[in-house]
Amino acid sequence: MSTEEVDVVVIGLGPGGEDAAGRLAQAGLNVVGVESRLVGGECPYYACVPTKMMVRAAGLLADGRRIPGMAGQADVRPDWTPVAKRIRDEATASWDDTAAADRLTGKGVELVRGHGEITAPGEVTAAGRTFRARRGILLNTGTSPAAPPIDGLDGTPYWTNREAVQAEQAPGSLLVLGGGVVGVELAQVFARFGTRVTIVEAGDRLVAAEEPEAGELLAQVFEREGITVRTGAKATGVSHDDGGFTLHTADEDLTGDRLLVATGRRPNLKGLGLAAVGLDEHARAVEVDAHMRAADGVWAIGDITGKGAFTHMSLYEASIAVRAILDEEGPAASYRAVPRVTFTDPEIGSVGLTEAQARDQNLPVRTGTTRIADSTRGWIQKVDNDGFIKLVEHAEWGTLVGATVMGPAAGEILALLTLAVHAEVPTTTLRQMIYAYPTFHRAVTSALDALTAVSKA
Ligand SMILES: Cc1cc2nc3c(=O)[nH]c(=O)nc-3n(C[C@H](O)[C@H](O)[C@H](O)COP(=O)(O)OP(=O)(O)OC[C@H]3O[C@@H](n4cnc5c(N)ncnc54)[C@H](O)[C@@H]3O)c2cc1C
Ligand SMILES: NC(=O)c1ccc[n+]([C@@H]2O[C@H](COP(=O)([O-])OP(=O)(O)OC[C@H]3O[C@@H](n4cnc5c(N)ncnc54)[C@H](O)[C@@H]3O)[C@@H](O)[C@H]2O)c1
Repeated sequence: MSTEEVDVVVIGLGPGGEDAAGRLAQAGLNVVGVESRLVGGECPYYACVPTKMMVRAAGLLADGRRIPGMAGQADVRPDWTPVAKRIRDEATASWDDTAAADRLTGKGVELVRGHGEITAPGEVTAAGRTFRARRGILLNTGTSPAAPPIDGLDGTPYWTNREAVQAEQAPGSLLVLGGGVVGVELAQVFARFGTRVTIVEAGDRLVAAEEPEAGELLAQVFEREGITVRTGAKATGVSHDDGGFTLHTADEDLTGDRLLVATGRRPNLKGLGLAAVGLDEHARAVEVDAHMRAADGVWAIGDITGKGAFTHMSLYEASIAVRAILDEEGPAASYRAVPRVTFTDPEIGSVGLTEAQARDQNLPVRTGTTRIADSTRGWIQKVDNDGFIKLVEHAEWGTLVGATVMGPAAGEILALLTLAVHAEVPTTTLRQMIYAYPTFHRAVTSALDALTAVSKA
């Protein structure tokens, strides 16, 4: 088999890999992009985009149900058909990536469909062809849903996010295993479409990566919406028959027509040939330096770097890797101000460190919290005004190292706090700023007022 000489081989075309391959080709390099499934990765076909279409539809139903007592009467009758159709037609073209593939090849990238494997330093084999990458190899292989080793689970037709977004109907009842981001977003969506939903979370709260206040409030909102939340509940077994699923826990048996397993992800490193470049395919993540370099002539970006499994991180790291591969100067990666938004209602937006993370780092921490309902806009909002803003300040530097906003439009309000953490804006400057009245973001002023001296942990 002859070896084909190219400049760069990108293995895995998630959001970052697709973007990087296109940019490198447009910079004049000879680029091969290897993709085993769909160009664009998880986000456009099974994750961010279709799930946010679901969230949008579910939000409309919730708004309709908020009309009585506020604006008249509404007869809200959910129908999943337009949601399924929108995901099929507008988001995913029936899970066909022709448009994305054409866009990529239009930029000059050669698309090779198949599983890519590093077969020697600087060498990638895919679809029976071998490429020698003169400049290097860029890895963007992402993650796959990970199912826990629970008795009886294997071999049952359980859902992961991939099946959930392809649902043609909202099920009558749904068990959700895992109360992380995937679990809570999808639980609320289906509940609002009339599905009886039970969440089973092994940890002691929902969305454990967030401030504890967020998980506690979300559980309250969910219970109010009729979602059953079981925390500290470990599944000991699963059974499945024509009637659906039964999830056995130490305390009870829970039933559902469908079971969504949302217990985290595993990086797609197996069979990638990492050993050929001195890396470990069994690792939780590919270690990278501040310019995304994982080994000599190998760069890695996206979920597999373990720096935050979000599309914006994949794209951020792609831009750094592109510069490095092109030998251009540029800032090193910084993870101080990574924003994240959980698209529940209320939304949970956060940036930087939680209070616990800041204390674990032994930082001198001050926190300030305010309730959205106590702000003028929150009071005007009346229904659907659950939420809070929590600021985490480095008491000596006088800058924010983290912040959480939970409430209506939290992901948008977060932008202001992301800027503050990113640019290390002194809290004195934030206090001097003028905040439009009566906005939700004006509640930041009350959180700033509430920053109180707390000694080192
Ligand atoms: C349900 C859900 C909702 C989400 N919602 C959001 C959201 O709202 N906002 C957000 O920022 N993030 C969200 N995420 C996370 C987001 O989807 C990922 O962070 C994002 O897709 C970036 O991943 P990535 O770049 O690492 O690659 P991925 O998107 O995982 O793509 C990797 C690609 O590599 C391919 N591949 C793997 N191995 C090989 C190989 N050996 N050879 C060839 N190809 C290979 C795969 O087929 C895949 O196409 C969500 C995730 C889930 C599961
Ligand atoms: N809006 C967004 O940006 C968005 C949305 C969805 C996913 N994502 C990304 O995808 C990643 C993966 O999301 P996820 O929800 O799959 O994982 P996760 O790690 O966020 O949550 C998994 C949850 O499952 C629980 N769990 C694990 N094993 C269990 C068991 N046996 N029984 C019961 N509970 C169990 C864990 O305690 C945890 O709370 C997220 O961390 C995030 O980076 C982002």
